[in-house]
Amino acid sequence: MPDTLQVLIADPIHEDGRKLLATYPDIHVDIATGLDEEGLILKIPTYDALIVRSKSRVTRSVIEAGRALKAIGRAGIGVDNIDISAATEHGIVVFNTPDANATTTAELTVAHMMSLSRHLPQADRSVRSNEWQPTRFVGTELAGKTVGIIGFGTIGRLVAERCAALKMKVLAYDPYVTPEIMCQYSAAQRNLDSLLASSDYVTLHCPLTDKTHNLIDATRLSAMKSGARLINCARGGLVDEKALLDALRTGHIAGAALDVFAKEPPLGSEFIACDNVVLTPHLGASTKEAQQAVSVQIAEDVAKFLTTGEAESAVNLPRVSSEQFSQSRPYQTLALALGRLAGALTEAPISELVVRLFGRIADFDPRPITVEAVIGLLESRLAERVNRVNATHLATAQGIEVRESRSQHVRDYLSLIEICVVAPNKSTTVAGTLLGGRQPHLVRIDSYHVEAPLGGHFLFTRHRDQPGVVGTLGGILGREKINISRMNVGVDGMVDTAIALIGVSAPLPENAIAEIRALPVIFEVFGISL
Ligand SMILES: NC(=O)c1ccc[n+]([C@@H]2O[C@H](COP(=O)([O-])OP(=O)(O)OC[C@H]3O[C@@H](n4cnc5c(N)ncnc54)[C@H](O)[C@@H]3O)[C@@H](O)[C@H]2O)c1
Ligand SMILES: O=C(O)[C@H](O)COP(=O)(O)O
Repeated sequence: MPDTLQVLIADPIHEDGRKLLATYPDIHVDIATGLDEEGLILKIPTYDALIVRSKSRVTRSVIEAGRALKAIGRAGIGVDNIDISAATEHGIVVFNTPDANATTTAELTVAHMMSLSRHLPQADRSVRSNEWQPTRFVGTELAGKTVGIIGFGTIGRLVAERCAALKMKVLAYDPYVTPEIMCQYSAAQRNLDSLLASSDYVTLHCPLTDKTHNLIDATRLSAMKSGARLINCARGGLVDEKALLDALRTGHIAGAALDVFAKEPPLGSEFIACDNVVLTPHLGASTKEAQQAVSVQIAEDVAKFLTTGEAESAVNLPRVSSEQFSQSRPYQTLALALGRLAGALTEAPISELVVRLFGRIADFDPRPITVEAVIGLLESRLAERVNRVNATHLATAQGIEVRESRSQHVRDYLSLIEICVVAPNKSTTVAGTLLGGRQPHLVRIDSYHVEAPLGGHFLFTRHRDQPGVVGTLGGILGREKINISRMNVGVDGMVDTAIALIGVSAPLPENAIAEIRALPVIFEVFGISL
C-alpha cells in the first residue's frame, strides 16, 4: 500500500477512535500493544503516525527510528512519556487531548479525598474480614477544611470548583496562573510554603518536568500541617516516595491517596503494607466517557493532520484555530515562496529574518505565516526535513533570530507580506501579494518594483545599469536552449545598479551561471527555482 498513510496504535484505546480512523480511506491502522522500547524501535520505521497512552515510552531512540513519522498522538493529557524535544527537532507534531479526561480525573481526586477522610477502603477491608468496628473508622468532615491545590490548570480548576461546592476553603499555588483566574474558581492564591502550612488536604495537579520532579520532598512534607493528607492523581515522580513513607509512618502525614507512582506498577512497594494509604492503579482517566473521548479526539487530530496538515491542538506547535489556519493558508504559501526567494538571493550566513504583514493580513495570527517563511528560507540550506514543527528550532540552531511585525497600513495592495533577510554586509528584502486572493505574486526586490508570479525557474542578476546587459544574458540563455517566459528589469534611479529577474523554462547549468558571474558588469547572479 505505497500511498496509504500508516498509523500504529501502541497502547489500548477505545474502539470508537479505531472506528473513526477506519473511515479514512487513505489511512491504514495496525495495533501492536505492549511493546518495550526495543520493540517500538523495530516496529516504527514504516509508520506515519503513532498513537499511545501513558504506557509506551516514546524515547529519542524510538523517534529517530521513526523515519516516516510525522505525528505522535497521546490519547490523554500527560506527555512525559514522549520526548517532545526530540520530536520537535525531527519535525514530528505531537498531539494530546488536554480536556477529554480532565473531569474524570478531577472526580477521582475528590473520590480519593473522601476515601481518605472517611477511611472507606480500610472500612471495606474490615467488614470483609467479618469485623464490625464503627468506632475504629471515625472520619473527618470535608466541609470547613482547607484544600491546597498545586498546579492550577485544567484539572486543578475542576477540583477547585468541586471542593468549593463541598464548602471547603480552597488555596492554590501555580507560578504561571494569575490570582484573578484563581479567584474566578473560588481559590485564593498562596505561595507553596504558605499553602503547605495551611492545608488539611494537599492535591497535586501539575505536570512532571525536570523542575517538578520530587516537588514534594522531605522538607516540603515536614512543612505540611501535622495530620494533613496528600492526594496525587497527577504523576508519581512529583513526590519523593521514600520521604512520604517516612512521613506516613511517623503520622505527621495522616494519610495519602496515590493513583500514580514513580514506577508503574509499584510492585513490591512499601506503600502496599501501609494502612493509611489508598492506592489505585493509575485510574485517573479510567471512565467510559473519558476513554471514549480521548480515543475519538486523538484519532480525529491525527487523521486530520495526516490528511490536511491541520494541527489545531498540537503540543509543539502554536495553537491556531482551524478557521484561522485555513483562512491564512494562501498567505502561508506566499510566505513560503518569499522565504525561498529571499534564501536563494542570500548566499551567506543569515543572522535575522523579519516577516512583516501589511494590510488585511495584519489581522491574522502571524505565526503560521512566519513559520512558512522560515521553512522557505531554510529548506534548501539544510539536509534535514524542515517543517513547521522544527523550523523555529532549526532557525535558532543556525543563529537566525526570527521577528515579525504587523501593520494595517499599506498602499496599493489589500495585503502585502515583506520578508527581510539580514546577513553580514547585506540585507535583502522581498515583498509579495496574492493575485485574485490565491496566486502568490512578487512585487518588490529591495527597492526595485518587480512583477512576477512566484513559481518556476528564474535567473536573477544585479548588474551595472548600462545598455546591452540584458541582451548578453539573452544570448547565453539562447545558446543553452533555455526559453525566456517573462522578464523584469528594475532600475533604482539613485544608483547605477539595476536588477533583472528573468523567468526561464529550465534551471541554468552551473557553467552558464559561472560565465555570467565572470562578466565585468555583473555584481551578483543567482539561478532560482521556486
Ligand atoms: N492520574 C491520571 O490518570 C491523570 C489523568 C489526567 C491527567 N493527569 C495528570 O494531571 C496533571 C495535570 O493535568 P492538567 O490537564 O490539569 O494539566 P494543565 O497543563 O492544564 O495544568 C497544569 C498546571 O500546572 C502548572 N504548573 C507547572 N509547573 C508548576 C509548578 N512547578 N508548580 C505548580 N504548578 C505548576 C501549570 O502552570 C498549569 O497551570 C498532569 O501531570 C497530567 O499528566 C493524570
Ligand atoms: O495523563 C493522562 O491523561 C493520564 O495519566 C491517563 O493516562 P492513561 O490513559 O494512559 O492511563
